[in-house]
Amino acid sequence: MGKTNYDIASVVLTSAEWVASRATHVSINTAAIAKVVERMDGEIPTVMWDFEGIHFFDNGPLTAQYLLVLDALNFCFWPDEELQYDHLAEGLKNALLADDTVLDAHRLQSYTGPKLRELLHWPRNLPLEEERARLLREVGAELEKSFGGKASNLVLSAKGSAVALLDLITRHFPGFRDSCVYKGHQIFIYKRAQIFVADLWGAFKGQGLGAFKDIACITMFADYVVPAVLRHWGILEYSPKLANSIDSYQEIAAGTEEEVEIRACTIAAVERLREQFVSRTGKEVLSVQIDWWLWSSGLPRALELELPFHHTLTINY
Ligand SMILES: Nc1nc2c(c(CN[C@H]3C=C[C@H](O)[C@@H]3O)cn2[C@@H]2O[C@H](COP(=O)(O)O)[C@@H](O)[C@H]2O)c(=O)[nH]1
Repeated sequence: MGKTNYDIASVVLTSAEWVASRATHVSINTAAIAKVVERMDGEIPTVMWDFEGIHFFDNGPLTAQYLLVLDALNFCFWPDEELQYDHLAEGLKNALLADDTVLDAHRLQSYTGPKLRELLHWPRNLPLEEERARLLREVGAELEKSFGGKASNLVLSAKGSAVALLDLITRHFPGFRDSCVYKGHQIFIYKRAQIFVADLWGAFKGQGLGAFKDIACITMFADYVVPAVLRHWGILEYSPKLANSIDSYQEIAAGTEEEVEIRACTIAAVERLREQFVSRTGKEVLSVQIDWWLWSSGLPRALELELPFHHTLTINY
């Protein structure tokens, strides 16, 4: 019996398909995917990382530190109607420009909710504020213990492999272990761990600390924006009960069948869209590139059309 190729990124896709094939609250409309691929007319708009101009970038190790902290906190903005991802990205960037030691490992270990709020100049409690502070302290402690305090050492330990970096992140930092149990099976999503790899790849344009020979293994990032876009396009279809919950902004609890099915079917649907695009056009495209296109074009559209996001209190997305 040959050794099964256990690689951490393939477990995400395997998990997503396992859920999609048993889902009862969410289904994937393959015909709708074909229609979207046709509409794309062989092109995927190129989305440059940091097209918004909100991220810190110095082409050096401090950028890796910034991105690890950013993606340690990159979740659950919706409970505060004014809070967006941009506030986090730009808040951390401005704090770093004002004092380039604010994200040092020993400093990260001292953050409390109020100190993080002050760092970001946010005028009131952040959603899940104490969890965010706890996750910062976790990152600071583990960086100090295992990587000389530097996220760049964590990245260099992966020797240019995205899969190896995902493995290192999920082994060393419990806060990034985005997995759950669905119908008795462990399901892996790893959204923030994967988005950290993609942010490095995007920020460094695939060079230096962003050079990953296997970046194609990274899946889309199961957040709460892309599912709303896919549902709007008819690619994700929800049961009447689930649709009603989401349309009336009822919270969907983390770990429920409904929440897991939304996230897993989103990953599976984007993978199928990618495969259909490749087979139709013969052009290679990465799930990361499709994700950035869906997220960056979908987000303003979702806000403009007031597409309802699903609301889950979670540290995972
Ligand atoms: N699938 C996916 N989800 C993403 C991102 C990004 C930012 N990626 C950077 C990469 C290139 C650009 O330069 C972007 O700046 C954030 N999110 C998620 O969205 C939600 C925030 O929404 P709102 O509350 O409206 O700000 C929240 O769950 C957050 O985790 C992405 O790329 N893909």
